[in-house]
Amino acid sequence: METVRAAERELMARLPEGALMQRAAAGLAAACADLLGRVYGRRVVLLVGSGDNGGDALYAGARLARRGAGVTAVLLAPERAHAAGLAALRRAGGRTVEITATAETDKTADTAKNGDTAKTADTAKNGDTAKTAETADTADTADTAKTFETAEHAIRNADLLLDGIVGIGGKGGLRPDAARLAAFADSARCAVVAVDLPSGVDADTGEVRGAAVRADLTVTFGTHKPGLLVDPAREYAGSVRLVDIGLDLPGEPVLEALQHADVRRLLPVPSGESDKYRRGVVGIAAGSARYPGAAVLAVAGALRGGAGAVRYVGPAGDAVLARFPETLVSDRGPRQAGRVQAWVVGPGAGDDASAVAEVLASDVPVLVDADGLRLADRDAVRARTAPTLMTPHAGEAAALLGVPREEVEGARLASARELAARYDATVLLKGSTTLVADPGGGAVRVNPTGTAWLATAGSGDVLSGLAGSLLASGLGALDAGSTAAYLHGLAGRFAADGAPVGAHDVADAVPEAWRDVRDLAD
Ligand SMILES: NC(=O)C1=CN([C@@H]2O[C@H](COP(=O)(O)OP(=O)(O)OC[C@H]3O[C@@H](n4cnc5c(N)ncnc54)[C@H](OP(=O)(O)O)[C@@H]3O)[C@@H](O)[C@H]2O)[C@@H](O)CC1
Ligand SMILES: [K+]
Repeated sequence: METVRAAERELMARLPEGALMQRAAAGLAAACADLLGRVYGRRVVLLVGSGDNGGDALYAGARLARRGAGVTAVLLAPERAHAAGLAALRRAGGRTVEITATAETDKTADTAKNGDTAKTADTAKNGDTAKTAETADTADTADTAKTFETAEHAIRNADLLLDGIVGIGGKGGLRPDAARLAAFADSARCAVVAVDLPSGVDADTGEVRGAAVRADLTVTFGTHKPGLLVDPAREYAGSVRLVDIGLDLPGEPVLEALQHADVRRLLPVPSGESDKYRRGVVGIAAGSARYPGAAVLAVAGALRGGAGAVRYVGPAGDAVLARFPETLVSDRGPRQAGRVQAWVVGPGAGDDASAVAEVLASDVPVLVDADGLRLADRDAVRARTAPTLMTPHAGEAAALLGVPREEVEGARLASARELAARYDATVLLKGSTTLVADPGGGAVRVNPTGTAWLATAGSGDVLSGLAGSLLASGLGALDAGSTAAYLHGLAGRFAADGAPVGAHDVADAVPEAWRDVRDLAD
């Protein structure tokens, strides 16, 4: 987030003080108003931390209060809350609940309650004759419990909750008081809007360490924070709305997502001169006596990926031919199977290490998937001169990195990058947000078309065939992987259309995805 901060500093130097925050707050308030439909008479609760993220929430709250909403700000550190924002909220008629051990609680509206709380605290403290540090602590704890209770009550009755606990200035997991408010937010029945990003998620990496706010909508300022696009953070963010505050961000992005127009540009389209060899032949070394289906599905994907022909090598030739008679089936090993422009090795391969080794020794691009990942020798991958694309899911990536699966799931971006560096290969990490990372660094591609319906057996085999086919038709590993993931995700959506589907349905829908990409951009 240093680039965002630097851009903010640069812009702030040129603008009147507070202008950026006003832009942010105006966008935030507008998004809240959209969500509420009618603002007048609605109850809005702000969770306000001690930084500028809380300031955004306070100013947006003031705007909503001026339009007739009843706004309550829960101040996590009252003495450090954004002073001007707080003043604006109070001027607009908003009230506050202060989370603090000793101070009085509600400042304005709930005067009766205020008095009660103050009295309770006084009695607890004064009535104690032998007042020790411990008893004072107990009184403080009782007081804090009371203010948390008031906050929880307000949250329970809210129509909208804004999370301004921390933004890009957050460090590490949420501290206990903040975590407690995040838990209240979790049990809120109303919509939760995160300010800039859900408190508790890492803006740079998408990692979530401990408690974090789960939002229905995140209103983010200036730029999409990379972490918001990657799981697990993505799940916490809900839908994401970007408010332009005029930041001019320099340098390369950390993450990028292909759009229809990009994919259209990348798709190989045959010209008048093309024949099947010029369009590329993709070799599929996959399947085993035990798993012939993986071979059939990889071929199904490969036939829809733009290569001119698909050559199959392995023990499932009969099953492949029965389903796809256009396949060139060879009963020799990969080395003697005839020329291909790219190989896919591994889906359903069982323990056939020799096919993996032969394919890795070739001088054409290679995609390694599934069993092939386990069987591939790291030094052999690193020694390759042609591109290598590895396509693990989280469990396979964890095994290759020697860490528990949860570690990969919690740090997907870092895991994809680390694996790419270790193998000196492009890595496509499958999952609800599929990532594609090149070994040399640069922006990681995040796939925007994924759908949970794709989490079905054999779906990865189709993706491998598709990506291998794109490799054979001349795309680089990063482009082939991200284009395949894009088409595969779209195909999954078309095939599923709200109902469960099998992997073969996804393969069958790839041409529709392809046409959708080409037509829409035309
Ligand atoms: N700059 C601009 O022009 C613009 C910035 N904008 C907004 O500012 C936000 C960034 O503001 P920021 O830099 O003040 O940091 P912020 O996210 O509020 O957090 C810092 C506070 O949180 C605390 N804290 C830290 N970690 C914590 C934890 N784990 N658990 C609990 N608390 C924790 C930390 O406490 P401390 O460490 O100081 O004790 C400190 O007080 C940005 O996201 C956007 O919303 C927009 O208005 C657009 C214009
Ligand atoms: K936040």
